[in-house]
Amino acid sequence: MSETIRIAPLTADAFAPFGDVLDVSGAPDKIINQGLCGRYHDRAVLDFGTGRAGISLFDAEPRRLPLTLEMVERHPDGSQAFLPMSHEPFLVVVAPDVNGQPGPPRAFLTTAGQGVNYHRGTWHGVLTPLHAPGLFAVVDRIGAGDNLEEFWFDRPYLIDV
Ligand SMILES: NC(=O)N[C@@H](O)C(=O)O
Ligand code: NI
Repeated sequence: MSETIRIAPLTADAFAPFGDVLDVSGAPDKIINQGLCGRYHDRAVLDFGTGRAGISLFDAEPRRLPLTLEMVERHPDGSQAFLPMSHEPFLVVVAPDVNGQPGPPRAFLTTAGQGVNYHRGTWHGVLTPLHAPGLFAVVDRIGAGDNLEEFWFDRPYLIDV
């Protein structure tokens, strides 16, 4: 019998151990462009180690809930940010590291327009849109090596509302 992980709303506080929430909540840090634009300045901890920053586009298939979570992964050499290019919420799954393996996963639902930046080495589920288009800009490390560690659960979890 799989354990069910319940999806919670994404908040910056709850996500802080895993990464940064990118959104335009609250007042902007700067007003620019002759007063016509709010700049939410420098809102993520980016880390690319010995590599460099790259921007890629992901076109991902939407998933249905309940989701079977068979694995999580992490990028030991760099952070990874997912910035939606649609106005649809998506599913974010992370897990704490416990002696080099993922602990109990946590699932969050973004609000429309929110993005996330996984800090370097954070265990996370792969990109999981819940609505089409699953179109995202991804800022992560370009460099030598796989920069990928996968962990497959003996007993997959179910993720649901
Ligand atoms: N593999 C890849 O580029 N994407 C994953 O890292 C992911 O988190 O979706
Ligand atoms: Ni990843």
